[in-house]
Amino acid sequence: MIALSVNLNKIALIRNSREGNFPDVVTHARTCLDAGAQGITVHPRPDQRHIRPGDVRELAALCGNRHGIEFNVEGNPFAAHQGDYPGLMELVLETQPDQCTLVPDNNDQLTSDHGFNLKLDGPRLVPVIAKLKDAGIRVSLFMDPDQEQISLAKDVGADRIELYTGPYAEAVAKQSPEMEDIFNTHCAAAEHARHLGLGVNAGHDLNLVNLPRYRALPGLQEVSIGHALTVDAIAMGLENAVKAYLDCLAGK
Ligand SMILES: CC(=O)[C@@H](O)[C@H](O)COP(=O)(O)O
Ligand SMILES: NCC(=O)COP(=O)(O)O
Repeated sequence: MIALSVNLNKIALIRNSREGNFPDVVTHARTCLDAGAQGITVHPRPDQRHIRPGDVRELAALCGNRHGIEFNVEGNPFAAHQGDYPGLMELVLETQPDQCTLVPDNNDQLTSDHGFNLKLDGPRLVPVIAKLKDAGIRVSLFMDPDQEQISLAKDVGADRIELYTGPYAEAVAKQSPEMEDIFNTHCAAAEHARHLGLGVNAGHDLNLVNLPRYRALPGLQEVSIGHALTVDAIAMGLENAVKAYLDCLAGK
């Protein structure tokens, strides 16, 4: 089974466009879990454009009270502090999610657009990963489908990788002939990760059109999906959208 972790960034983004708490992120998380999602993902950014530290605390409490539900917090452990954002490490060590996905985003990025270069970042990630694992938190690294880099992910102590699927999604959207080559590169990267004993997650711009192919990725354990699922929820309703993604992942 491929687990669906629903990313709630975009619900928080709408909430933040007004004062107050509408829509309520925790209520939407509950709807996703009641509809069968196996996890919740958030990617708090230092500018707090969507998910805020308080959301992470409340969602940790919600997921912690649900048996078998995974809470996944994503972010850059080295991002410069902004305002009252406590930093990814402080927030994660306080809230104890099941999984922390480390992502090499700059503060000014519109969204995530590349995996780690571990030749550069590997040495400073080693103590960060060790600290998270000592706290009982599974560590996943956001990675491009590059086998040499994935070997380094194993060396620095990661438990899993999350393959960055943006270029694959873009190729599918453009109906580009490169789509199959990109998918095959992801398959080889996933096989390599599995051979090294790393778990395999994937995410970024996955949707109901590109998932039917991607779900065949060898050993795929989890996808985190936010943007497209939230857009689909506008038309279908959130419960139906979650069920549609679960069906898609199950090949129905
Ligand atoms: C790591 C990744 O692919 C995406 O995380 C992500 O969480 C999207 O972030 P935004 O919602 O801020 O674009
Ligand atoms: N880790 C990827 C993620 O959480 C969701 O990204 P997106 O579906 O919003 O692109």
